[in-house]
Formats: sequence, C-alpha cells, structure tokens
Amino acid sequence: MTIEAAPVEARLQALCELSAQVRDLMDATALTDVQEPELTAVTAMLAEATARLRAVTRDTPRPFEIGPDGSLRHLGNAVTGGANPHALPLVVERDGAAVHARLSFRPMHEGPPGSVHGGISAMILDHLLGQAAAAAGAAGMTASLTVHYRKPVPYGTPLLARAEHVRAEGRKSWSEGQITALDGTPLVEATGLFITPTGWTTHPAPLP
Ligand SMILES: CCCCCCCCCCCCCCCC(=O)SCCNC(=O)CCNC(=O)[C@H](O)C(C)(C)COP(=O)(O)OP(=O)(O)OC[C@H]1O[C@@H](n2cnc3c(N)ncnc32)[C@H](O)[C@@H]1OP(=O)(O)O
Repeated sequence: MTIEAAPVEARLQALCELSAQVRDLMDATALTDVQEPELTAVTAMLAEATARLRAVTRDTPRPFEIGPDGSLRHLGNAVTGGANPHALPLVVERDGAAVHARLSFRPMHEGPPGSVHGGISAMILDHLLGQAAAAAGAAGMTASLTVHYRKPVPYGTPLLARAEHVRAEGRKSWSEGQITALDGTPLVEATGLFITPTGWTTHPAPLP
C-alpha cells in the first residue's frame, strides 16, 4: 500500500519546482546571446505563462507555516523561500549557538562585472544574523546592519555563510557573521542589531 502526500504538500512542491524553473530562467535571461526574433518569441511565451499564473492569485507570498517535519518554514521568504524565485534558496542549519549555510550565488546576482552585488551578500548576512538571534531565543527585526566587504564575492562557486548570536540586552540582541570561501578566506563580514518588537512578546508576529 502506498501513502500519498497530502494534496496541499504536492501543490507546494509543484510551486517550489516552478520557482526553481523561474530561477533557471532568470540566469538564462542574464546570460543569453540569442538573436532578437528569438528574444521576442520567448517574451511572448512568458507573457502567456504569466497570465496563466495570474488566473488565481493570493494577496501576499506564502506565510510562516509548520512543515510536515514539524519545522517552521517560510516558503515566501526572499532568502530561504523555496516558493520565492528571488531566493537562492538558502538552506540554514543550526550548529550549536550558530547557524550556517552552504551557498552558491548565480550570474543573476551580478554587481561589479564578474562578482556578486554587495546588496545581495548583505541580504544573505542580514537573514543569517537574524536566524542566529532567533536560534538564541531573541527573534527580532533588523535595526542596523554593518557590512565589511573584504574581497569580491564570486558567483558559480560554492561558499560558506555563518552567523552567531553574541549578546543580548533586554529586547536588543547582536549577531555577527561572515561569508567565506571554502578554505575559510573571509569575503564579507557583518554585525547586526536585532530588536524584538514589544508586540511580539505577547502577540508574536511573523518576520518579513
Ligand atoms: C513569530 C515570529 C517568530 C519568527 C521566528 C523565526 C525567525 C526566522 C528568522 C528570520 C531572520 C530574518 C532576518 C531578516 C529580518 C529583516 O529583514 S527585518 C526587516 C528590516 N527591518 C525592519 O523593517 C525594521 C523596521 N523598524 C522597526 O520595526 C522598529 O524600528 C524596531 C527595529 C522594531 C524598533 O522599534 P521599537 O521596538 O519601537 O524600538 P524603540 O522602543 O524605539 O527602541 C528600543 C531600543 O532600541 C534602540 N533602537 C531602535 N531602533 C534602532 C536602530 N535602528 N538602531 C539602533 N538602535 C535602535 C532604541 O534606541 C532603544 O534603545 P534603549 O533606549 O532601550 O537603549
């Protein structure tokens, strides 16, 4: 006897597969050198696909929800959300008091020619620092983020990102982290201040 996944999960998996395809499409778009008639033809195909997806829409991307394995997930998140084409998506793992993730940026993240845009690496660190604060029981909104860019960040290369919660004072907590090459060479370092909004202590609200 086979047990089928709940239909809602099958739909979410299909949504994540669609998002992965759109990521591929974005990279292909950033790198394509096909000629103008082909560009025009593909644009028309995509306009048709967009209209099909808009046949039924929701007001906001997928919210925080409990996944089948019991963990909290946010498929609509711009950094970790499998159902958000903007996300890498980053798969964050807990490592004691720290969090870490393997990541590989893509050509669509180009900033200076041949390397990743600084805002993109800052966004990844912002999220990871925030997850470190959350892992320490101090989930909050980013109040400030300080970033030091040590070396250009390559795309298409496996890298590591890591963050840890370093101290707390009332509703304020600080995390620090870095993106490094696999050999540990620091590429980008960041520190962040996260503040737990007052409402969250009695009425927890999801992060953006
Ligand atoms: C159920 C949900 C759980 C989910 C669990 C899963 C978690 C999964 C993790 C995901 C991780 C995502 C990580 C990315 C997270 C974003 O991307 S968040 C988006 C970007 N950030 C924002 O939009 C924040 C916008 N700002 C705000 O909402 C509010 O200004 C804040 C930050 C909540 C603070 O508001 P507030 O609580 O009213 O602050 P306030 O009472 O005025 O000040 C409190 C203290 O903080 C200081 N302070 C306030 N703002 C600042 C500032 N900007 N700089 C320095 N100090 C400040 C004040 O001076 C004051 O200090 P003291 O006088 O107490 O010493």
